[in-house]
Amino acid sequence: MSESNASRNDLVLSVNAGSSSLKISLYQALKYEIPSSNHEEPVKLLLTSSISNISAPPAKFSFKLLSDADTTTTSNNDNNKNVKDQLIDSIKDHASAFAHFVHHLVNATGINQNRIAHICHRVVHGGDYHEPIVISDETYHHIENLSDLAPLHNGAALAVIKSCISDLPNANSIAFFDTAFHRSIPSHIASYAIDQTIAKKRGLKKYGFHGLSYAFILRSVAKFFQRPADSLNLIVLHLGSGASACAIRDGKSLDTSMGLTPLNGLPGATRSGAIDPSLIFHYTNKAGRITHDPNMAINLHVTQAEQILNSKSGWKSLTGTTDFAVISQRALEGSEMYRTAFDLFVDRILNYIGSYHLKLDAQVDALVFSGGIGEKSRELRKAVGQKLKCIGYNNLDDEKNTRVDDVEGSVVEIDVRTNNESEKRILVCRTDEQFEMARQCALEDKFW
Ligand SMILES: Nc1ncnc2c1ncn2[C@@H]1O[C@H](COP(=O)(O)OP(=O)(O)O)[C@@H](O)[C@H]1O
Ligand SMILES: CC(=O)OP(=O)(O)O
Ligand SMILES: [Mg+2]
Repeated sequence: MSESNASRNDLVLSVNAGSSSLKISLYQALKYEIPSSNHEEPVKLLLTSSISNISAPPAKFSFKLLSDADTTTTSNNDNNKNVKDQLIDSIKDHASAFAHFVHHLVNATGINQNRIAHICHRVVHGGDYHEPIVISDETYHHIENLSDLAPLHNGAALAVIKSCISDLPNANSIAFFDTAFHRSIPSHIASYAIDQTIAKKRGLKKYGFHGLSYAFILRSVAKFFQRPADSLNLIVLHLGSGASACAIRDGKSLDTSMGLTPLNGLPGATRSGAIDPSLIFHYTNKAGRITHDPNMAINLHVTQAEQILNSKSGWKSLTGTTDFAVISQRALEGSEMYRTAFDLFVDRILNYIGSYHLKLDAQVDALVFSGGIGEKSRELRKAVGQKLKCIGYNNLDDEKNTRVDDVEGSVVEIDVRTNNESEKRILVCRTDEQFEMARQCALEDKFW
């Protein structure tokens, strides 16, 4: 590390608190590099780390320092720095996961934590906050007040923000919101058909999530097509522990499948996705029946229903595992239970592709798969891809679909090109919410 870098606060740490994982990347902001125009992007990746299975311990810790990272290290032995899937019993929640990361960062790499200028936090629900915002007492409480609308996420992000304020006091914590990308959704699409006085008073509308991911994907696909982002119409599937779909028109979110909370829409690892709302009242036979005496209802806890639908449903409830790789493998082997779960997911995904295709007047440039399942499950992509031909998408190319992992870059095309002007492409995008935050942070002069 050069002397000038050592004394500079030029590092940006990006922290992504997902429902059951913590993904962290460290970047060097290239603002002070001269000439800065030599760099295609304003940040350079130094390391990535992830802690998964936080809600189903033992948690798995991974840490990868990039070989060209310009750092001073305490050890020449890469084995001490780089860790793959190490089981860590002491990690019980997002705060202890973050503490484990910081300990490893300082002890194994020797990176001076005082060099971190900014910590970017992915905050899933921002309500009506549309811009990234520096954490203060006021913004912290705003996010806290929204925690009930993102029960698996906002609390986890706040726990990490709290650790950063106490353990890394020299760094600025900045919140980046998943909801911000969807502020363009027109009001007739974002509104629910309920009493509008109550809806306005309580902010009951579609907010939409995974927005940092959609922003990254939109920019990456624009670069791939060498077209301006605001000329693109896309249907994007972000399929991870939480799964959602988004219709993008002229580079802006037109509609998305999650709603007031990240529970609606597609099913996920432990989430039911969309259900008939009345199902809640029929889940237990202790609930009264509206056609009998409604006052007979006993032990009917709506909060308990919310917890069941968020944490005890989805793949976990259908198959016992949250790992979609296991589900697709067992489905292929012929197990009926796994086959039902797999087919159910394909069915729900098609609901959104069909309706978004119409909403975009069939003027779609590409369908994009992303998120852990979208990026890794060739079986899921194949099953969905086979249904698209009838609405004018190119054929899925089996060879390209199988070899996605062998191709470098953010975007991989998996269809058979026809060179027809009106062809609709099928793409895979390796989304990166951490990069999206670090990039926005580096480009925003007010933060520096
Ligand atoms: N090889 C694979 N095939 C199918 N699904 C996979 C594979 N690898 C990972 N996944 C799925 O990806 C999910 C994680 O996706 P990811 O987007 O990283 O989730 P999140 O950020 O929401 O925690 C896992 O729960 C797993 O089901
Ligand atoms: C919004 C959401 O569901 O996020 P994740 O998929 O990271 O849990
Ligand atoms: Mg995620």
